Amino acid sequence: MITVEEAKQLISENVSALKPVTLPLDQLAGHVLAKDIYAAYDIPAFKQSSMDGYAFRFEENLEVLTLIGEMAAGTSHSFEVKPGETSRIFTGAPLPDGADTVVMQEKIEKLENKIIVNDSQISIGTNVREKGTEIKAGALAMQAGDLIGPAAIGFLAGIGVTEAKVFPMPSIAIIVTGNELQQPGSTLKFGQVYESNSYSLSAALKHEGITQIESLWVSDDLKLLTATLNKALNQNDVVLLTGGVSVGDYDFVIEAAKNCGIDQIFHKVKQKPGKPLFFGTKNEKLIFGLPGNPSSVLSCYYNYVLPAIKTLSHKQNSVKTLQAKLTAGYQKPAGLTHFLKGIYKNDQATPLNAQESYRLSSFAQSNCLICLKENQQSFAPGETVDIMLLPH
Ligand SMILES: Nc1nc2c(c(=O)[nH]1)N[C@H]1C(S)=C(S)[C@@H](COP(=O)(O)OP(=O)(O)OC[C@H]3O[C@@H](n4cnc5c(N)ncnc54)[C@H](O)[C@@H]3O)O[C@H]1N2
Ligand code: MOO
Repeated sequence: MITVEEAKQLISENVSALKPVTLPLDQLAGHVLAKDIYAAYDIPAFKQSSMDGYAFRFEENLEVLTLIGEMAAGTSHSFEVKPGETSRIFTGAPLPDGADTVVMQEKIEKLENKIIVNDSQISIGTNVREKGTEIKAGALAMQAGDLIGPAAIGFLAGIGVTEAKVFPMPSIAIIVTGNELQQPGSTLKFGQVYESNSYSLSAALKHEGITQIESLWVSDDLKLLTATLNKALNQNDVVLLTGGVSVGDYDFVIEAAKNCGIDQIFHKVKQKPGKPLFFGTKNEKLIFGLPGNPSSVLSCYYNYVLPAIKTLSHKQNSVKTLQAKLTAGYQKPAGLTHFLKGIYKNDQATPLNAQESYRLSSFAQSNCLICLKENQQSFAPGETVDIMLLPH
């Protein structure tokens, strides 16, 4: 059995970013750029007003101007403003030819067709957005490696970009195994349990912006599981299986993986929960066999699956590890790293009750996993431990 650190190392050695794709602007959010973007145009594309007011050609001591026309936002015509003349202008409108300055309408007095400028602060260029001041044609707009957030989407739209080359999000199949599983909403018969793993996993994946997710259920049958796994592998970048990865007579994941030509990278990690975790690859595809207990599934997801998925999309791991002081002591046997569901607040971590891997009630309340070292048995109150902050 390998250690948690060895398992994480093996995954990172076997995962690299997916091949970049070109996506349209409205699908770029949440992706990392794979190629630099250069501006095609000067933006603003013309000299424009940043205020509602009056545009004129600035000259010292020029206070009375003659109104000769109007420039509204979106106008396609222009005219010339000579010294001593002015044009009514609105925010975003092009300056008329010859004008270089705008006075806000709050800072003038109007007498018929004359404008008196009452602005002691005004100087040449006041309230004017010069052409190309946001970006110049040919300049670097965004760099490969930049994460595209909402502001970046707006920026790219604003400079006329319609598509970009990015690292894609993986498509992911979730295969839940187990004859006992029933859908929430049905009445449980003796021996049945509600299926929850596909729900927690797909919620976690959607939280990452992943949209191509399919959930499949397979009974405990090697042939069926092999066929479903094969199909899922053909159609997806990642396959997450839950259950059937341990040593029971109806645990077929390891054998099905072999049947599908998956290379086993590891099976079983010195950890609780999630000891029977399986990880394999087939060409560039990743296969995680997550131990069926609902809490083991999520604990393995945050420790192993999420970092791998982030790497596929060329992103940083979003689970931050930091240190905190335990508010209570804890005892465990040596030999396995324990991940306790906990609450992190004010630099302190409190382990919750209900740590058993079949239970999710504590996970549902937690905001961190407290990592207790493999070979340490006793943890004192106030002792500093590593914690993983869970994305919320
Ligand atoms: N003799 C041994 N038995 C077990 C060992 C072991 O080392 N020796 N390891 C235990 C540990 S630790 C875990 S974790 C489980 C993992 O077993 P499997 O991955 O084979 O999972 P299953 O047996 O199929 O299910 C375990 C548990 O989880 C429930 N489950 C499964 N899928 C779902 C689902 N989609 N939604 C809700 N609940 C689910 C299932 O009913 C079982 O109760 O093995 C231990 N045994
Ligand atoms: O490792 Mo299992 O997930 O403890 O029950």
